[in-house]
Amino acid sequence: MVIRIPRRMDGTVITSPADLAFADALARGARGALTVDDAEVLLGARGPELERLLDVASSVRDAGDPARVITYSRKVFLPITTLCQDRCHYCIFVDTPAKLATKHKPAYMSPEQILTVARQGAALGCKEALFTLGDRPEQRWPVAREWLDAHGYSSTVHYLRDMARLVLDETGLLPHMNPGVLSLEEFELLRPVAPSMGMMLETTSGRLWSEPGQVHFGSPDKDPAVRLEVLENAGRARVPLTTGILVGIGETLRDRAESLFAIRASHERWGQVQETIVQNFRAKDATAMQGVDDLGTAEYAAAIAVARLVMGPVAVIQAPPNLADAAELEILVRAGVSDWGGVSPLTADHVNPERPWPQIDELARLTADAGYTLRERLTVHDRYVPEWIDETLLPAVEAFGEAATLEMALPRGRAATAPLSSSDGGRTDIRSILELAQNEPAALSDADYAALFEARGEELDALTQAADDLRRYTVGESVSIVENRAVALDAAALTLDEIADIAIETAELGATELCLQGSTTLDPLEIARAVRAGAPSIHLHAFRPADLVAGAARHHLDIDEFLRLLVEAGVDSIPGTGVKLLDDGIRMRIAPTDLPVNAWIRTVVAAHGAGLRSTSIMYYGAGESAADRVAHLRTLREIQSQTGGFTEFVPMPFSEVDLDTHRAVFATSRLMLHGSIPHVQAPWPRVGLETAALLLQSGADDLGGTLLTGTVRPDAGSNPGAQLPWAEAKAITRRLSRTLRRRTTMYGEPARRSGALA
Ligand SMILES: O=c1nc2n(C[C@H](O)[C@H](O)[C@H](O)CO)c3cc(O)ccc3cc-2c(=O)[nH]1
Ligand SMILES: C[C@H]1O[C@@H](n2cnc3c(N)ncnc32)[C@H](O)[C@@H]1O
Ligand code: MET
Ligand code: SF4
Repeated sequence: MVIRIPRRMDGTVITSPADLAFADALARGARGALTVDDAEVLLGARGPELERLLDVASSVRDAGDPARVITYSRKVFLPITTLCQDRCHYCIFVDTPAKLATKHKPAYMSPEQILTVARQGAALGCKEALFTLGDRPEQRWPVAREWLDAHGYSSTVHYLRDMARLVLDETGLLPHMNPGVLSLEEFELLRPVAPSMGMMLETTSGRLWSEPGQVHFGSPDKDPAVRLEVLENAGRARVPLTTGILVGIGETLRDRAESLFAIRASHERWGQVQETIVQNFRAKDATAMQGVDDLGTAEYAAAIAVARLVMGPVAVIQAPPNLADAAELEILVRAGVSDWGGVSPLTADHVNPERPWPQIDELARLTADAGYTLRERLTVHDRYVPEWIDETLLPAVEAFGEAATLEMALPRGRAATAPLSSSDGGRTDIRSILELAQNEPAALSDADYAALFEARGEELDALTQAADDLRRYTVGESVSIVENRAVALDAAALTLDEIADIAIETAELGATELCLQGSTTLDPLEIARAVRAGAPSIHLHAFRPADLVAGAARHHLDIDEFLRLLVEAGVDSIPGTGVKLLDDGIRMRIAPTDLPVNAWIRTVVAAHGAGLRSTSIMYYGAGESAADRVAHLRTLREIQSQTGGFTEFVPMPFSEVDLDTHRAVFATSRLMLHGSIPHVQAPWPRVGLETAALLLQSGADDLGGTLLTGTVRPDAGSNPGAQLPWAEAKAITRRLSRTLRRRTTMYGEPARRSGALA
């Protein structure tokens, strides 16, 4: 690398003392001779100086890997306990026993719950089982101690070891564990069941730990001296360790620099650091840190770049791709990232539940846009295999073969090879059906699901409990909601101008989505263009399959061509409504003007093919049988397996039904759609807020839209007058000890931070 005489962007030579200190620091960084003082200076870089820092970090990174590969691990997240003896002020993962009780949540995930998630992950091509848990909860909470005693375990770490072995034996997934502080003996105990482990050093700041009011005050496992010793223990036990810093929790730039140097020093002694994570703090509601700003992009990029310069060209520097916005990933790559860590196609990031994982192909595209190639890796990095792997574990690691063939490799366990098959029919005992569902919720027979739809009394309680657990361990504890306005096009004769005004007002109110449905004499293409002209960035969720068929006919186009024009005109996704149950007999009886079932299916498949994702629904309480419901859900699963286009499933009552019917429908749907349609929505305008709250405890995880009314043609609302104020939604989720999360139509996080570098 060429070190230039430091000049400003305009070419003038830099001469001020601060400029010179920066230029010197950068020059030492480029040749691997950074001091702690230098690192501190560079961490403060902004504007043109930051640009230069990123350039140097990029070239250091590329020197270590001319092939320009960025890796990730496909994983499932297993939060085996959320009890913890610590109380970090930024953490939303942790529960107290009282909170557990309001959520009806067990102290520890059961072996069946763990296996259910692991098996489904294996079937989706995951190769890592990430066990992330609270630190030694038994030292603080009697409920944890009692649970362990009752199950014959002397400590959480012993339970962790058995569960890791279970997952390994049954699914072939490789355990990576993140249980906090571990002694040398504990590392040795876990070594035969996990090829890699992890613990974030987070920070060496003693002040954050010892001063009342700081984030780590009252958390014994966050004493920097204790944490540094964990890095040493991993080295002594020869365990490949993922560690890193947590940035933006009140530490100074000096602390940040010293933390990185501490990681390097330990790695120089043992060689155990397989990966250094630079994780940005994300403020969480209902924590002491909720008012604190998330880390700015520039400060974050500088931290990554300095980590790259401290750790050197061949080190693996990880930034979690879900903690930045898609538009920011390129800057992180420029800063020297070489790994995206674990990404899950099935489970939420339970530590940052408001931040969904990117789709893996989306991540591949963004990585390619930044000039790098995305490649899958195992939880343990290649350079530690075979030397650092316990010999009893080596066959499991080597079963995946060479890294180059990883995308094709499947875990060797049963789940990956056996397709989800129907179990024997004919069971009527709900308990034994649920026992089976504990293992493979999506693999029951039609007769079993039909029986679940009819469950009542204690059996229904057990069913909703199973659905609630499954919801928790896949999509997590947050309840999502989209800020939107919904307009019924057939309820009010609107002009194109009025539609444009509605779009403008909806965007001004801060909503991210405008939903339009119902038959109309207007041209859908013109409607879409009017919305786009008024509100260029609002998500337009519009036109049911029936409206699409009518629109195509009006233009004498086939459906595919019409959909293409519609996308061009600005439609982003469609409501998968205008159907009750996918059965023509039922349709003829209750909704003869709905599209014939085949036409509905063909149109939805075509829309998904055109890139328009959709919701999916089912009406119940329409005189249908339990078998009719099962058939409907099977059809949705089948469509989903072809297109992947459904974002969510919304069961809707057709008539007044009792609470038990609501609960059974939601809970059975959650089980039956497991691994297919991730989100189940409680339609509060139809069932009321009280029932919606109950359904959120029966498998649902989403509240749909806020349905703002607005002042332009308020009479045109799909449910006039029925808006859900944020505070009210919040009150419901608080009562359930869950958090409310604002989402986009596609279940992403709405943009908040500006991506500016300055
Ligand atoms: O899903 C997550 N994975 C986390 N991981 C897993 C990581 O993304 C990778 O899956 C593993 O490091 C595999 O190498 C961690 C692993 C550690 O060892 C230490 C800390 C973390 C932190 C997270 C996290 O916050 N969320
Ligand atoms: C799993 C890891 O996630 C980190 N962690 C915990 N809470 C947050 C938060 N609010 N934002 C970012 N990272 C967090 C901790 O450092 C832990 O080790
Ligand atoms: N409790 C552990 C730690 O803080 C594991 C991750 S936090 C959910 O290190
Ligand atoms: S961050 Fe880890 S140690 Fe801290 S409270 Fe959360 S679970 Fe416990």
